[in-house]
Amino acid sequence: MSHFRESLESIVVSANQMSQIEGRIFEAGMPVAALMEKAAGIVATRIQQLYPFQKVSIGVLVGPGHNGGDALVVARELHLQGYSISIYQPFSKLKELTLQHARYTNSLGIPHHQTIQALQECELIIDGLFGFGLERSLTSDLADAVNLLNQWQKPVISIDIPSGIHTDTGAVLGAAVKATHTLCLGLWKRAIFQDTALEYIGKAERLDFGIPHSDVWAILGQNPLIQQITPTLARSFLPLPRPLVTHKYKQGHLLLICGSSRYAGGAILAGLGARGSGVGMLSIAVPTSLKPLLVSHLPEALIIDCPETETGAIAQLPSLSQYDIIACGPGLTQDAETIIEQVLQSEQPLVLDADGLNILAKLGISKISTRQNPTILTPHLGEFKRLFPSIENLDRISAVSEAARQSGAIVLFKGARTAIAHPDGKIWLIPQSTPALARGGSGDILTGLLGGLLAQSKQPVDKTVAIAAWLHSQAGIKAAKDKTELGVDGITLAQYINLAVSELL
Ligand SMILES: NC(=O)C1=CN([C@@H]2O[C@H](COP(=O)(O)OP(=O)(O)OC[C@H]3O[C@@H](n4cnc5c(N)ncnc54)[C@H](O)[C@@H]3O)[C@@H](O)[C@H]2O)[C@H](O)CC1
Ligand SMILES: [K+]
Repeated sequence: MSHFRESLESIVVSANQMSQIEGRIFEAGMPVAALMEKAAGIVATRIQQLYPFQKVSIGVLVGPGHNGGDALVVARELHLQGYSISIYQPFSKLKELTLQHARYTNSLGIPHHQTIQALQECELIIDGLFGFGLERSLTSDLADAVNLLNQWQKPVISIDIPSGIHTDTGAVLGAAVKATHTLCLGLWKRAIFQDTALEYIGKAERLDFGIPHSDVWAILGQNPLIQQITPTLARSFLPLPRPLVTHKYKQGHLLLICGSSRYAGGAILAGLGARGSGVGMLSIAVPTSLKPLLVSHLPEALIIDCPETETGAIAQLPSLSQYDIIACGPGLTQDAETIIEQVLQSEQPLVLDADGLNILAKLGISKISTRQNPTILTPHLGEFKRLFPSIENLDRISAVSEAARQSGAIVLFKGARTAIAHPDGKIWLIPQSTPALARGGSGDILTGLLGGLLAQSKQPVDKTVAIAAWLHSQAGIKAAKDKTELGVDGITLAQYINLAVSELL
């Protein structure tokens, strides 16, 4: 049972999939009104937990569809519990079930208003204008009302999704309600994981209202394409516990290729990220002049001094055959082109980041298509655009999926909500992060951490990439909690990786 509960928690659906799942439930005989009553009843209960004082006056926004119907059920229940309710209902044409609920809330004496101004004195707003049925931009009148509401800066609880946000792309269609809480019904929707929607969603919670698992699997298949990383999944993807009898080379040997005389710090930070992964053996190839610095920061690592160019970049690499994984890029500068050509020939799984990606963009992404082992690319938005200039006008989840399909690489697209795509279509989403990580050096930590986990892992590569991104975010969140959002420099972040692991176990 708990396995099932967990498995629904990781599921992320599109509007179309949600409506197909719902369609199966209705077809099997569940009355639409009964399902609405159930879902909205759970919303009403949750709102009472969040705002237990019946003195609160509540404004309820009611749209034309079943999201509006949910809102009316919530309005009715809270009214019956003694809360003071005012309804904003800008549409005169409502879906039949919603209309019936509106007739009843009217008969109870709850005021229904056609202007948002009537809700100005309310202390809490419940938003049921649109759910997953939003299909076009808000008309200008409604957009004006929503913008005015946002200016009031009141606490707002959105039912299912903030109205005005596209359920799949997370785009704002004209205007959108800025919620402090979003109570997502039944299954997580894609928009919850889209950067564009984040400032509208507030704190997101999923309310389970008893969707039969068989209906979910019938629509999504047993191995759903899009999943978020939950703590349970994270735990199962970690290279733990270690076997009782083992030795350092059995716990993976990572080669980091990084640094230049211009960017020495990138090599140190990538090394610290790898340290946080617990990798058995760490070798770091750097330009020869950097060796003493690296030895002093990372005494446990084997530092390989490479000949350097006149500009202080790595000019030539040693043989690559003895390593389990190669991670390459932080601090290289664009002068390290010849070594990127060389690592692309390597037989091992390869992580490319930072200047590794910029050089690959110059060489052409097709260079990786002949590689026999997985290539993992870890771009932020700027690097992504350079690597995949033809991918335009797509939301981030669709964009990363397309990038993986085009390139044949596993692509980790960094952002406020990092998304990881496998060329076979699988997508992993990282549900939380912190703006504290928007800081030079945090990407270098991720590269080292990722390389170190890959070197040890027996899991499929995409799962290890996902757990690395998840641990990186969690470490950032924990560090920011202790040190504030201004206190998460790379060295601090690396020290929190282990805390993120230990809290998981
Ligand atoms: N998930 C479930 O199993 C349940 C979901 N419930 C709730 O139902 C909504 C989805 O309801 P639906 O009626 O399909 O869609 P909406 O309420 O989002 O509204 C669609 C409605 O609005 C019209 N419309 C669309 N865009 C616009 C626009 N820009 N301007 C004006 N009108 C627009 C469209 O034509 C439709 O008439 C889901 O989110 C849940 O809240 C159930 O109550 C319980 C089970
Ligand atoms: K809504």
